[in-house]
Amino acid sequence: METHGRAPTLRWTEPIPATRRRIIMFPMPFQGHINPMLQLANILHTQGFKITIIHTEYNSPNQSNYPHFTFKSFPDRFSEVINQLPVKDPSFYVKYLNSSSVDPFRNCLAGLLAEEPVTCLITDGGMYFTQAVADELKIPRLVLRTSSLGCGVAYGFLPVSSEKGYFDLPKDDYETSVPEYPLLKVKDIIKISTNPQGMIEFVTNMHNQMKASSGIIWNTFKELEESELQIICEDFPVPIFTLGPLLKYFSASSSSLIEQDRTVISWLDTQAPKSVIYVSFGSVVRITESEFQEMAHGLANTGLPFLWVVRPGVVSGSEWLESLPEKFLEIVGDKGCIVKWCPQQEVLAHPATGCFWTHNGWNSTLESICEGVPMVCSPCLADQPIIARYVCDVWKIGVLLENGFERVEIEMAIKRVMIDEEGDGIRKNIHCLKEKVDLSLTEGGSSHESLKNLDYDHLNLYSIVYIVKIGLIKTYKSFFHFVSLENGDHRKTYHSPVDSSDGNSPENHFVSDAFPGSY
Ligand SMILES: O=c1ccn([C@@H]2O[C@H](COP(=O)(O)OP(=O)(O)O[C@H]3O[C@H](CO)[C@@H](O)[C@H](O)[C@H]3O)[C@@H](O)[C@H]2O)c(=O)[nH]1
Repeated sequence: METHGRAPTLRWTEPIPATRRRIIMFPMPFQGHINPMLQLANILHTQGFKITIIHTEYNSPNQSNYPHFTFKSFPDRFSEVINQLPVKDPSFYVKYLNSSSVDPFRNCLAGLLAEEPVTCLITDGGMYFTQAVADELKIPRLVLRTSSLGCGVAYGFLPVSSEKGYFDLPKDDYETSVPEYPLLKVKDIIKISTNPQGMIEFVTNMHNQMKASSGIIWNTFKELEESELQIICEDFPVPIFTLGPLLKYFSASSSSLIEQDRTVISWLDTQAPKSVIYVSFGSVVRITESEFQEMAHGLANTGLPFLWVVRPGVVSGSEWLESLPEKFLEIVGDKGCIVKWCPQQEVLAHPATGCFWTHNGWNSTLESICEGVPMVCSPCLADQPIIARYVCDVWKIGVLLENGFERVEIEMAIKRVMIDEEGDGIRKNIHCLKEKVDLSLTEGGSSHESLKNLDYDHLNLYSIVYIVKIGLIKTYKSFFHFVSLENGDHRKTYHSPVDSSDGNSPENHFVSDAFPGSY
């Protein structure tokens, strides 16, 4: 089991019971969702729980890296369907997954429940169909939400955005701020999906079933999204746990679905400190041939060394590098290193890495924050335009490419971060956040405490009352919390906000107060 950097300790003050029950976990079958689910699985395993991962055959996890888990797959036709789906409509494939997986998942879960007692089911927020199955089979479901709290809040405004016609506004209005959520511009909302109604339907289903769950785990930390946490706690009346960044406990490398090219580390070893632009757009995004060519020109024109992950299939209609501008590789020579996939966390942690040009998937964003690497942002779809606004306008740890992919703008944005004085302020802000991450994961820190509360208040409780029906479990939990509050047991009471008024903190978007409902 691979850990990354200075992994925080996972030893509680209380002894771990020798035999704990099984937890069944079910990720959404995409890299950005599998990574945090397996990181959480490793954390729970370290606490003595037995882990079974249910998964689709499509994007099946690499089991050899997890000999301590049990894996159970069910058949699906997703690999046949995925390439026929609209590229910029994430709702399309999640809708398909949520309808086609119901029966095989139920059969698989029922079989496992017949074998031995199980503490709870933990499934990805996007796999909303699992709540009904969990209710039917009378097992508590916890949700893992793999995006930011800010995304959770902003997605709540999508129905209003549709009613007010923001998705249909002409280009002239793209720069206008959305009145209900001024951080976002109209063009950000439009970028979320090419099929707004499909996206709204997906988000509504996902949020309703999260509200019906027994609790929600977010891969974030309280100090990063204080005011968003407050809103989420008000909107989702179930226990909320902010345990992240999960990647600080266990690296994403063990769950990589694509082989990571490790030669990049020796290439980075030959580069000067903080001199390299690292470029990667994650596992899902696709770009056009002309966008790819603008990227290439923009990178070359900076004159700076770059490490570029070009995932096969990222350029629509190309196998790999065929669409590069003529003689590009000869022109950039040793200054450029292009690979298909790499050990991203290690790259970000490498002293030679100076900035990360990213699509702002939530894992990539957290990984960049954890290593203190400033970002150049090119969000493409779903939560990415929302995350990018937080990165650039709230936390002020990056620069946004406002107008897509255009070589001059690309070159200028990279130079703002890497060379200009502006970059110093951005680096200072991200170092401040990096320190907050480390604090939140140490004994007494917010994420560390939240994990303890999840373990003792919830997972243990589920174990005790496994045979009792769901309704009774929920009553029991409320009673326990009532008792703990009455008794002044601070481990079980609500968190007070951490003082972040050190003068150096990046601005927060909302006015923050306390966090009723967060653990
Ligand atoms: O060469 C590479 C490039 C990436 N990664 C890893 O792949 C993951 C990528 O995750 P993420 O940055 O979240 O991007 P996506 O793969 O695009 O993730 C999907 O899932 C995320 C979590 O819900 C969302 O935030 C994104 O918008 C959605 O596209 C990260 O852990 C990276 O470390 C590698 O290991 N090697």
